[in-house]
Amino acid sequence: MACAQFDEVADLLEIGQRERERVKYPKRAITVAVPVNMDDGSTQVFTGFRVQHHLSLGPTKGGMRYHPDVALGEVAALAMWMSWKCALTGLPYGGAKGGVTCDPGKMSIQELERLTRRFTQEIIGFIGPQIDIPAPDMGTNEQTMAWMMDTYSTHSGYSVPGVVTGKPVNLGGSLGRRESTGRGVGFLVGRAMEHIKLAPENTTAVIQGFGNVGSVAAGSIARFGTKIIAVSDAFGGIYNAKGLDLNLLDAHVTKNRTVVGFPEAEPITNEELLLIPCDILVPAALERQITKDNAARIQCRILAEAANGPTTPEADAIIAQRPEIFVIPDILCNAGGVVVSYFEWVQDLQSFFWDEAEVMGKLYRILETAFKQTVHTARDKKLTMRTAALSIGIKRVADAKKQRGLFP
Ligand SMILES: NC(=O)C1=CN([C@@H]2O[C@H](COP(=O)(O)OP(=O)(O)OC[C@H]3O[C@@H](n4cnc5c(N)ncnc54)[C@H](OP(=O)(O)O)[C@@H]3O)[C@@H](O)[C@H]2O)C=CC1
Ligand SMILES: O=C(O)CCC(=O)C(=O)O
Repeated sequence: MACAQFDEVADLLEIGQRERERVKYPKRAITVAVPVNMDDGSTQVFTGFRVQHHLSLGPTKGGMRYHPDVALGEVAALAMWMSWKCALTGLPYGGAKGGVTCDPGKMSIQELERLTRRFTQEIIGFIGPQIDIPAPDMGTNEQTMAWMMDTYSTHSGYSVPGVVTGKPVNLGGSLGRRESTGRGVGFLVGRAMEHIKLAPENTTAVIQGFGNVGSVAAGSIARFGTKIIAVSDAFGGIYNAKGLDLNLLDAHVTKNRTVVGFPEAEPITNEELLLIPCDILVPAALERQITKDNAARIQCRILAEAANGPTTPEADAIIAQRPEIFVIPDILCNAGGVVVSYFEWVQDLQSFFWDEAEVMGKLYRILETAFKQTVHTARDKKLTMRTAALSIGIKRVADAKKQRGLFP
């Protein structure tokens, strides 16, 4: 998917063969074996990955994913998308992504700590505040980042908070980072509603995935007066046409670790959820959820791609023929997370910390600029929102390669 998107935009921008070849291949791809002593006394060897897409604009940046489907190809695609996302928002980074093939839901906290520390140890020479800076993604969180930072710092002999972002505020994390991706989604949904002149009163939203991003996005979108009528997680979904009470739902999820079983809502599958008529559809879980099989049947006015890569290129072609749907493409829609990660890294390097209002104000200014640039590019060049966003990001990276020249 990532390569198909790149080729389309490279043709459009008439990127020369030299830059095209250099941008297409990840600079570094590391695969490591991660042996872990399990609680039952056995030893299990997990596979870990880190892919750094390009180094032309600064260190590389991107999340670490713990999920059973993590594989080298997936991580490489996610790293490439990180590059375009960072370039679209003007951050001084190349893209990276990493992860471990595992099921964190089936592991104890002690097993997860041993896994994280050993994984960090295995990639320790390839990360660092000036090299590559991991952050949370699916299946990882502030605690994971704290263990990574501690393992790296122990190795260095002093505290190195800038080696990861998305860590606890007490350890040098940034205020607002935990909420930043979901709040960014909310901010951009608000801008999209203004853009297509959709009055927020009486609007409805459906959200697939109720983890860090999905749950915060739900709260942010609800602030416009939008009713959240359906949400889901890996166990299934729930639906109530009158709207879900998010406070009660949060309490239910804290207690049960799933949205399933929430009273006053009917159960639905993840597949059915995507087809519910609504104003705002927010995929906030895995890639490839909107495909050629369901793209013609989704019924929304705004498709806000909080997840990375939720729409396949075949589905994209179908949605491009449906002008009633305004797409906020993933590299724009979920960029709030990496933007505040950038702020966290800057604060760590300076040992000078900002209040939350300063963080959020700066975040919304960057998202506003990226939104406007994407909308104007789409309008002026008659492109879809995705192609417009990708073309801005890809051009910045290709220009950087060209300006720096090629080492003989
Ligand atoms: N965290 C961040 O800052 C950023 C995240 N993203 C992207 O946002 C998406 C979500 O990440 P994040 O919220 O951090 O991850 P989390 O692990 O916090 O949450 C993931 C959510 O997706 C659900 N899920 C997993 N598998 C499925 C499935 N097959 N069908 C439906 N739901 C499923 C999970 O359910 P369960 O809990 O039951 O497993 C959980 O509710 C990912 O695509 C990620 O790459 C993008 C930018 C930044
Ligand atoms: O915060 C970061 O560095 C990266 C977040 C991320 O993984 C993403 O935007 O997909």
